[in-house]
Amino acid sequence: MASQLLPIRNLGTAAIFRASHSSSFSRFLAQLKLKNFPFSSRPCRLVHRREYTGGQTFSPRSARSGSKSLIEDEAELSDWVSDIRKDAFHRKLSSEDESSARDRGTGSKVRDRDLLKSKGGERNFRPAVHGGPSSRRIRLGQSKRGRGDYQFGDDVDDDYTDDDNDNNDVDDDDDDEEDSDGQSDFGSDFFGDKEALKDSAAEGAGEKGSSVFSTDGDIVKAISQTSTPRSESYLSLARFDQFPLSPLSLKGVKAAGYERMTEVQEATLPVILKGKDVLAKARTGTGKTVAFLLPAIEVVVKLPPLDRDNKRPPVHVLVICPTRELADQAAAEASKLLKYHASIGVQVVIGGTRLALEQKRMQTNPCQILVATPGRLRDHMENTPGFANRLSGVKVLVLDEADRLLDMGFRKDIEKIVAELPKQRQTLLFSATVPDQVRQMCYIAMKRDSEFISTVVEGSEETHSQVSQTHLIAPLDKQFSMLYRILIDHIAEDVDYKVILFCTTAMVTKFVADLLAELSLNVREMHSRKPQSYRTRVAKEFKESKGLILVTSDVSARGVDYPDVTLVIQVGVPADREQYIHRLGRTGRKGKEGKGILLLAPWENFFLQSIRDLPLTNAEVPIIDPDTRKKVERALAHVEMKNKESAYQAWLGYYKSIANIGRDKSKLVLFANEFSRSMGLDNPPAIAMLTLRKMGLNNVPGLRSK
Ligand SMILES: Nc1ncnc2c1ncn2[C@@H]1O[C@H](COP(=O)(O)OP(=O)(O)OP(=O)(O)O)[C@@H](O)[C@H]1O
Repeated sequence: MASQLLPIRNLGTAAIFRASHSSSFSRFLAQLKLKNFPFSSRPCRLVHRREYTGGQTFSPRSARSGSKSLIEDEAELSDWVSDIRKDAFHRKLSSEDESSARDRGTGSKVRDRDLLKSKGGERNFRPAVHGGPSSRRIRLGQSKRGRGDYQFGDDVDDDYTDDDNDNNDVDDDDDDEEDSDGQSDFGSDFFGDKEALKDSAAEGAGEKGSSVFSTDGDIVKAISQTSTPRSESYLSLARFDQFPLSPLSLKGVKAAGYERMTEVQEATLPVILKGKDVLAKARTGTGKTVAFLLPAIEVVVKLPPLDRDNKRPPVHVLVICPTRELADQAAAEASKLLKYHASIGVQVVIGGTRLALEQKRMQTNPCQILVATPGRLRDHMENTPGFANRLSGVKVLVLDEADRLLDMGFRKDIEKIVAELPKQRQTLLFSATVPDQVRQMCYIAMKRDSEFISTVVEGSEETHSQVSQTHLIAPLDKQFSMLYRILIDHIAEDVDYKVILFCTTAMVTKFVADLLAELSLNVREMHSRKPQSYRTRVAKEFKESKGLILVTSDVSARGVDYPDVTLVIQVGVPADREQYIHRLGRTGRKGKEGKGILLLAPWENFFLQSIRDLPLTNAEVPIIDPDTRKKVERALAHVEMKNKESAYQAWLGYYKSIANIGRDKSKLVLFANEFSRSMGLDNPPAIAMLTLRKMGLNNVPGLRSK
């Protein structure tokens, strides 16, 4: 019984037992997969906290040698992290956690509540028990070599700068910050705690909504006893007004229409308000933006107001986002929350707009909160007088879509930016996905006692259960007809349809959008080759409308909050598992239902292995009648030749970067020519010799050069 209710605690107990009886602790750690942290491997709802306060001394090799490679550091870091874990586990589990594991072993709600009481009185819940009903929290001790000691290196290759995965064309934008994909140079419900909180709130907190939070102490809050309707399960029981937020922020929150918090907001707010560095993971569309903006605004509120005579006032909060749309969206969310904070300003700096305009705007309307994409931010750091100085006032750094920003494509930019920021700051990293390798990088940018907070319990799916996921395997020559059929069927099913169709590259996106427009579907296209003004307009239109299909590259994969998307289709293998999850996350937001279809060629089905833990089923195979086939063929014939040529070249570049496909060049070319035929081109388009050389595909039989 107890083990069913408290798997993590029991794992902790097991850890102590086995640790103290094993001659090889590190082997034991490996068995427990401590690289992934020792959480239950099955879904459960509970709050978990591990403290890693190991006072390890991590020899700052980089401090001795100056600039060095991050890759080199990863190996060093991984040794260090496992050392910390070993030590921290040994010490912590054999003290605090061991006893609490035993105490909680009864699984009794009353017992849990008693435990809470003993830790701070009935109202005084420790953050450890707070973190949201299904969140878990780890405090990560860092070595003596903290954030500030780290020397960022230049050895990471990030030549590839195209989020759309097209690698052969030169983007005409001055800023490619969102255009990288890092692929290559191309191209039991644990009601114990929750109930205890509710009960205690009822007993102790008295009136609903009264805040008992103090950032100084360990008191967190009282939970009101509203029931959670199922359709709003993304919301927690907590309300914003139960937290010590400034009255103007609370007014802003209310005006934005938010009353109850989402789980990630509830879990992170008290920790961030305490000034801790936080790495937070929560599913897509669950309100992470507000989760980092609100406490960041509170930091600004507590600082002295801007000196009006200062022409270059400090930026206090710097939010970095991987795409322009996302930066715009975060700034818009900040503006909503700042509605009543007349003295706090927010501005956005993104590529695709004139640098001079942004410079002027920042001068005439100084802001304390700046939202930026990495490339443009660096541009300002290098070319805007006094800008670097303004950044010396940064108190809070936020990396939205942190794993993306710390991934190869952006890492170098982020390293350079972070190196210019004050070491005394709070760092917040948020994402729906945090792969292990990236998680280790995150710690480097954060302080010693940072916390990892996840509302996605280990062993549970990273995607939403209310989104049905299917896959369809079909040869390329059938895919466009199938795609058309799927769309037609979906439109017939739902007049309020709103579809996002992801393609592998910008040029393939363009081609598919052209094709679907030829088929008289109501499509819009979105990718990095479109001017920013167009992108902004289409994003707005798609946000506000229904009955539309957005054909897009990965510029729309992360973060963008289009409400009520009914279907997400992904054609071709996604860049990685994370990208699949983020793309799918454009539907099923805020607890809504949605559908996802992944359309792959037979030779792409290796990808299914990387998402085997997600609940994908076989999609119903659409029936392609001769009329549909003919219609699609006719439409294909109308698509401009140059668009097909560009799509072919981009396709080749993208798949060259997918290891499973690109490593066998002759197969790659066979598949590319299959793609060419699927576009109606029996004779594959010729590619410039220089481009072929750049792709490492010169002299490969089956390719035509010009
Ligand atoms: N407390 C709240 N109550 C109701 N709606 C909320 C609340 N907080 C945020 N939202 C809304 O939820 C939606 C999703 O939020 P947001 O875009 O921040 O999600 P996210 O977790 O960052 O998603 P992604 O992982 O895709 O970036 C937005 O429309 C936002 O306005």
